[in-house]
Amino acid sequence: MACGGLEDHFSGMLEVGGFLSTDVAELNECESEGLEYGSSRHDNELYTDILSLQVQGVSTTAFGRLLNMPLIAIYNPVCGDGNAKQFFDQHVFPLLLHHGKTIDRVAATEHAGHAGQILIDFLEATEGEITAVLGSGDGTLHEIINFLSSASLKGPRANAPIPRLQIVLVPCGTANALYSSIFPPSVEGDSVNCKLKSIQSFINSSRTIPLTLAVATLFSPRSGNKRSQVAVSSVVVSTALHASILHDSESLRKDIPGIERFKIAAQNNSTKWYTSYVKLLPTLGTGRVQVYDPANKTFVDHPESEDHDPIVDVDGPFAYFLSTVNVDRLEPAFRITPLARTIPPTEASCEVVLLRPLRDPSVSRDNLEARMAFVPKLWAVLGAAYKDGAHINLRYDTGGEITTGGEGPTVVEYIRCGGWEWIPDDIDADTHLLCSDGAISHIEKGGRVVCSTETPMNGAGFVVYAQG
Ligand SMILES: Nc1ncnc2c1ncn2[C@@H]1O[C@H](COP(=O)(O)OP(=O)(O)OP(=O)(O)O)[C@@H](O)[C@H]1O
Repeated sequence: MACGGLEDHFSGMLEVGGFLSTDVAELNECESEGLEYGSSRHDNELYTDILSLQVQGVSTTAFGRLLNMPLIAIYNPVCGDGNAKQFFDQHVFPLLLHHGKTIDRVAATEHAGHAGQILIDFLEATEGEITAVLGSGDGTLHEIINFLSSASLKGPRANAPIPRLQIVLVPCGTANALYSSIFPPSVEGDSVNCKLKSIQSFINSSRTIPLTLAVATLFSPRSGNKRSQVAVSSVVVSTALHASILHDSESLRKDIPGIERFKIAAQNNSTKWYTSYVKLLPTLGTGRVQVYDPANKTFVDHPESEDHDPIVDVDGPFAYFLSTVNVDRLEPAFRITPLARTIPPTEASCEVVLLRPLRDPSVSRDNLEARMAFVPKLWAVLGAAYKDGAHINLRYDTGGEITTGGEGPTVVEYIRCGGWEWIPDDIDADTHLLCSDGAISHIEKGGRVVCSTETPMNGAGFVVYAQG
């Protein structure tokens, strides 16, 4: 082991409140002086010690624990194929230990919604920012973000804002959209190491990226007196087909734990069109809604987003309506919003993919025959998304056939904007489903959803370890 005898040297250290002290006396002295451990003169002494170790050519990894922030490991034992515990025991814990990372608390979630409470309890028992190694899929992360976004702390941290949470993702879920967007799958590397890339970044103190949050507010009809409901997402907010798929696939989870269940649910919903009215909202920085122009492979201002009126009105029906933040894919190979990676946004914004069948030159009205005829085109679009996001360049020819060239209308509209509003038609029940990172909400009859994006900065929000 690189750090050799150093491991033994520090084995007698004391763990207190997530910080490691060289001995009890030092901590007591620190407290009696009213100093915060890890600050003021103690920092200088620690750095001096570390520097002298570096001069001696000794790895400082173990000593680095002295400066580390509190570390918790949480895994969801039932996510994905149910192997999170085994993966942590066999790979995650040994790797962290090998690199001198001390885990202050290990917790397995015991029920849905538990992960957020585990983190709140840990925050209340520690100081400063914390790091969480999270073994789950996107759903557990979603629960954490929503729980922490509305929680308040007790104890010494009472009345203090929830500090920024540093997250080390370990992809143990079914789709792992966020992880596979940050660490796209590669042909090289065995599957174990592919799942440990965020851990490696954490060990190497590599780059972290702040998560943009999509805040979807579900409004009741104006006549009602109910409070609006809020869902915060870090991956996807959708309606139409994607929301129907997620809604239906949950009932298939037990029998089909893998991503096959999404394909079956997609088949079952393939002839549905969703009648709704949409407003696309500009980003703060550009003041405009932008649309992807495949001819020039760039974003341009949407022709209907103008200085005096930047909001774009869009009529349905929609076959597909999906927006993402932070990700270019929803499964390792399903690159539904590829431009999030190839033309990264420079400010808080969402990537929206619209499929409106009435753009097809061969479709003039919405009836069952037209819906049946459109199904192969829907599959062509979703199939192209699995081919490295090729759907964004598809066009219709004059007869409505889908082509990869020409100058006809684009099959999908790929939008970059600050947010959107979805106002479903009252009589269309399927149009009232909203998916937020896989969690399904129901929009009330007469209600609507407004989705906006923000990237919390300055010590707030959520950051994830990414490639260096
Ligand atoms: N101990 C538990 N028992 C039952 N359900 C749990 C438990 N812990 C967490 N959950 C629930 O498991 C659900 C699925 O978890 P998660 O979304 O992380 O994995 P996944 O669905 O397999 O992956 P992905 O979201 O990437 O497709 C979450 O919605 C969470 O509420």
